[in-house]
Amino acid sequence: MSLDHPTLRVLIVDNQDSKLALPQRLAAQGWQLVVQKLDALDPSQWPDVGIIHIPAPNQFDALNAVSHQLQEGSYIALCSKQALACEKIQTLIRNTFHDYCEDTVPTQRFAQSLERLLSESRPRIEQLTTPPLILGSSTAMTELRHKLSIYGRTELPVLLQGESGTGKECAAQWVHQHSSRRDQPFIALNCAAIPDNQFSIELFGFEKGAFAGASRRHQGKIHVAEGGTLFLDEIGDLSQTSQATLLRFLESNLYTPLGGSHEQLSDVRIICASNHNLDEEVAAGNFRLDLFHRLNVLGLNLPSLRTHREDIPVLAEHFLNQHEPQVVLDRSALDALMAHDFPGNVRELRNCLLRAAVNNRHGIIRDEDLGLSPCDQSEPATQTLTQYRNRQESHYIRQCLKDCQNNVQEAADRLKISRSSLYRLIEKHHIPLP
Ligand SMILES: Nc1ncnc2c1ncn2[C@@H]1O[C@H](COP(=O)(O)OP(=O)(O)OP(=O)(O)O)[C@@H](O)[C@H]1O
Repeated sequence: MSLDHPTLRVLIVDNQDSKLALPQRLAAQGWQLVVQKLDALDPSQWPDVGIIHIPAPNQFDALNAVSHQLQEGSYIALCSKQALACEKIQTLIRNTFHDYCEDTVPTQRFAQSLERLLSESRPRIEQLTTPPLILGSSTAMTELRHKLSIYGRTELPVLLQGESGTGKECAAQWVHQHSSRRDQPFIALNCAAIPDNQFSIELFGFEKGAFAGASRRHQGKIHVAEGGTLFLDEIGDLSQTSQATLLRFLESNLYTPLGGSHEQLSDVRIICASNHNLDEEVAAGNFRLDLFHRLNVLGLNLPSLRTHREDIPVLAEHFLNQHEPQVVLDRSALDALMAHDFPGNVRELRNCLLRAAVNNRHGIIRDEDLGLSPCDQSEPATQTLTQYRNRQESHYIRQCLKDCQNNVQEAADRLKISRSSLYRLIEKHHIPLP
């Protein structure tokens, strides 16, 4: 199994000198660990996710005492059989933990649970520890890297625009990694995935007791990103109310968690991205002009892949090496890739190759293995660009849903968009779901 985030730091709370030797075994798999004892916890050192060992029912009081400090849903309980049989511990696990394992299961199972925890963390929280890759030797990519590195040296807000899959999130990570904040958190928040009434809670957090059901304090993304970079993805999908909330915060850098009594001053750098054209959204009255100006201090448009096709071979080689190193492309496949328009850009290229590689039995990918629609290469150009892109988008989403047996969540994960965005696209293209 490949771990997508092998260098992410994981807290291990283990109150015994564990016979499980869990830390050593996970460290051997590439996880970076912070090991602490339950009776000597130092929350200032905590990463976003963790495993807490509950070796016996008598750990309940100690665990209960610290449970309010745990970020909801970010921990896995590793329990003995006796601990799991205890009703109070069961309730605590249900209310506080993301998952649990018996402490007799093999290390691989923990790693799987950890991986699930990371991929399901809501919304995505990523503490970067490896530099992002922006490959390509075309003039467009060379200039992009150059500009992003310069932007990294400033503290100004950056607005990244471009079609889906062009690498906006990679670009944001690049800016962060080239800034003085590189050792601080990079926190990504997908604005399209947040219901309108949740936006200020996601940004600012809430105090214990702020509303019915707020049984513990929840830190907002601004707090979690303190000292680092907050990446607001799909900013064009924010409602008018959420736009006003964001603008108010940007004007003062002050915020108050819901139910809190004190304003807090934040130190985060904001990078935003949108795959809608925000100029058009402003003109159409959907996006506030004042917010647009505040975000668009350093603006950059990421080029679509069809405008730098010369990078396709190197990108293709990279994705195959990374995921299926034993599989190669033959000439016909490379020609087909070079002729394809990639409305889903680099993401589409990567997914198309991985799909072809996984389904491949001979170690060689040919053009017919790529599943690119044949009309791409020979049709006379009679459509508008928008019609053409829409057709490609529709085709690709249908293909992806088919590959995922119509499992919308799985397809959204593959496409790297939120479930709600995928449902919107399904509706837009009238794609029938069983
Ligand atoms: N120049 C590049 N070199 C290597 N990988 C790239 C490049 N551009 C994009 N990618 C890869 O393509 C995928 C999509 O990139 P990313 O998520 O940054 O796109 P995006 O523009 O933010 O998409 P969306 O608008 O849908 O959120 C990622 O796996 C990313 O690593």
